[in-house]
Amino acid sequence: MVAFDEAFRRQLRELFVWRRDVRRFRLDPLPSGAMERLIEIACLSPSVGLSQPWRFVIVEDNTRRSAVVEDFKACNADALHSYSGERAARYASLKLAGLEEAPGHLAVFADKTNDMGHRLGRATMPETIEYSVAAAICCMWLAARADGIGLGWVSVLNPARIHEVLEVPESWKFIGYLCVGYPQEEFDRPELERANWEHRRLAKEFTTQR
Ligand SMILES: Cc1cc2c(cc1C)N(C[C@H](O)[C@H](O)[C@H](O)COP(=O)(O)O)c1[nH]c(=O)[nH]c(=O)c1N2
Repeated sequence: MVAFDEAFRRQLRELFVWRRDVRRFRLDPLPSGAMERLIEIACLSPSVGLSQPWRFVIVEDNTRRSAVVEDFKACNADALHSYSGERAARYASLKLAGLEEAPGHLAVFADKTNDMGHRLGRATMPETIEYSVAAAICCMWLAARADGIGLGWVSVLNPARIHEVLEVPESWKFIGYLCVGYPQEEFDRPELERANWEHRRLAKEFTTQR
């Protein structure tokens, strides 16, 4: 049996507070094996029926990386057009990906045809496959921060284009594209909060009783 003491719990809470979505990376490379170690942690995550539906693609090829950057630019320009006035100006000033600087690129998919788990838990809720992969990304996010590594989740992308660029099976659903590297700075507040886009609210605002 492993027991966790008060000091550990305090530190764990600090880890939650200091985990950030990182878009501003230093250029130094990740140590050898760092990405693989994060993927190992992700594989310890909960998954519906123990289906482990996550599929990880470490993107190293520069042509593919550049294609992802181009797709992000196109999607981000489209997103900007959906805003107007002061909100548009504010959106334009946000940095929403560190794709060009991050030494590590990791695309994450959910394999919807995966037979592991023998469909347990997903007959009425097939979307639990995608939830499982999102849960794995969150575990990896925290583990990365504990190692001083920053992770940035990029979703301003066209999933069909990502499939094309990475040549992955049709049955894989795109869940997220992660930039991985060392953050330029550490913060205890989200970048979107510091940029005055949105602010974190208290748990009681999301909680009701029945
Ligand atoms: C599913 C999903 C998708 C995205 C994100 C997150 C998640 C969970 N986030 C990061 C998001 O903006 C960030 O988590 C919040 O602003 C809170 O900040 P911290 O993560 O606490 O730093 C994110 N950030 C960004 O700059 N570009 C993006 O495309 C996305 N996409």
